Amino acid sequence: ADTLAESNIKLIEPGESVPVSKIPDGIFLRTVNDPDDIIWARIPEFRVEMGLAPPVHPSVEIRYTDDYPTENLVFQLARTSDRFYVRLRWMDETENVATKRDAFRDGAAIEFSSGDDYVSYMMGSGAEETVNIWYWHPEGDRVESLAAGGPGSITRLEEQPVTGGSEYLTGANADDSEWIVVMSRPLVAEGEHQISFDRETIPVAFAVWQGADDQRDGLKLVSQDWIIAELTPDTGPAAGN
Ligand code: HEM
Repeated sequence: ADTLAESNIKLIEPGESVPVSKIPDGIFLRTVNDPDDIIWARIPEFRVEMGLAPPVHPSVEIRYTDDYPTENLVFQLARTSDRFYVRLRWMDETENVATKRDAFRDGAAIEFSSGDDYVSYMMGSGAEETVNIWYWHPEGDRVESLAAGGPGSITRLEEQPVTGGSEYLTGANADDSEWIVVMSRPLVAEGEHQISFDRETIPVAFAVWQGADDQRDGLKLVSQDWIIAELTPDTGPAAGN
């Protein structure tokens, strides 16, 4: 059961905007990607409905089921003067940390459009209209920074500026258990295809892999279409104040 579906966390529909909260200067997380820091209690949570991605690739099609239930992903977006943060949490009855021949790990990712919301949220629209994806792996909280220009083109970038942290919380019942994942990056990052935060809005999308259900590569849960993250400028009070 996905108890988040009944929570009163605001449900964000495809195309809607959400603010990126500014963490005031002088407030620091205990450790950089602490999933349990008290700061998170002060940053608004949003909820998005996740459904199985359409089987656009034959390797996905043979493993696809059209009756997989939707799930809820809770997300928070924040920044300090010099770092961008995303915190994700979702219900997961099983903690799957490693991929073996016949077992798959859990995973989560955030995707950013390098352009506007005309870039396909299905992982980009070609070499000129790419997406940057931050892909968290449970082993060692490794986060890969990837670029894609359409399914099948996913590429690991040379520079790897994104770091992560996570916690698996075991509930009283198995279906109360959840993953909490934080990923972050300096606002300014070197290298091609690393998303620029020097803009007012950035389309974002999310993905979750449930390893216990053999989800991997293109077989995963995704949010539907872009959500627009709104960054507020760093300097000075608003005009008129
Ligand atoms: C409905 C939309 C989507 C479709 C149809 C789709 C399809 C696919 C396919 C076919 C693959 C395997 C082939 C390849 O390597 O490119 C793949 C891999 C991948 N996708 Fe997507 N995708 C979608 C949305 C997303 C979103 C929103 C994200 C991130 C938030 C994402 C992140 C990834 C990652 C990280 C991989 C590599 C996984 C791995 O190798 O373990 N995708 N996707």
